[in-house]
Amino acid sequence: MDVQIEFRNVSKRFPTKREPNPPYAVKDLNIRIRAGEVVSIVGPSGCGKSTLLNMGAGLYLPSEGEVYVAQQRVTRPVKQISFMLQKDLLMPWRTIRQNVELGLEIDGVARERRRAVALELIAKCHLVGFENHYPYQLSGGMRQRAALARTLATDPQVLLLDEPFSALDAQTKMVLQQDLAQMLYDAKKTALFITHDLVEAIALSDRLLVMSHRPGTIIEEITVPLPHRNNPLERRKLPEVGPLVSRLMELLRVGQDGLEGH
Ligand SMILES: Nc1ncnc2c1ncn2[C@@H]1O[C@H](COP(=O)(O)OP(=O)(O)OP(=O)(O)O)[C@@H](O)[C@H]1O
Repeated sequence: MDVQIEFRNVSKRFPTKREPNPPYAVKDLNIRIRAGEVVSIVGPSGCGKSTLLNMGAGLYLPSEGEVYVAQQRVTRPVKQISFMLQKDLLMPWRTIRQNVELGLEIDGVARERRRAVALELIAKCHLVGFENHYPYQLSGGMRQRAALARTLATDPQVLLLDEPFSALDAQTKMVLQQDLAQMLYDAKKTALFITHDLVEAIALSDRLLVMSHRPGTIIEEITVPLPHRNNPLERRKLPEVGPLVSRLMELLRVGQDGLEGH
């Protein structure tokens, strides 16, 4: 098995001067994600999903255990991993093309090449005609498309996606999911995806990891036994989706613990 992302016995807590031994935010995470796999993490609010992803990106160091990407231990942000967040973080003073080129510019890629890569991704992300617009001139969905193009521009092996579509309306979200799923599939990227939207998790993923309340740990792993990973619009329509949502709701105790933690 070609493991691309691995968490080995990872725990994390956030000590402060006043509280040097606080409770763990996440505990005993053991995760193995194969090259080309898309895995979603679902769990109650505050269970440590973002903490997990930040450790994958090398932005947080585990308190215990190790994270590996492509068999290399992750101790700081590295080039083969790209991160995409709910906020698009586009630079307002740069055009869409210049925003997409940012990572390549930092890597010292020549101007012509940068431009060619950016324009190809802008086309794939359906933003042709908006290359020279500024972020404020675009809708929320278009801005997230631009953020996706920027995330893909450096051709990372691994994408870490922290609720990238949660601020979008339901229909825009479905269209962007479709584009993302096709791009991940065509380019055989490995992705770890955080979402609160259970249908989104099922529609996009090969596998689901369910986390518990704090300290967050993986309580269940579910392989999504459905076709159309590259076509979430079709997958959503399958009759098996409903029972999978019910199973996740049960595991997450949605509606059983009052509103706390949801
Ligand atoms: N930099 C930090 N310093 C201190 N505590 C932190 C830090 N980052 C996260 N935490 C704590 O870790 C716990 C998990 O937070 P995290 O944001 O990872 O959860 P989450 O599952 O992503 O939440 P949500 O679903 O609401 O976005 C929380 O109790 C949070 O306060």
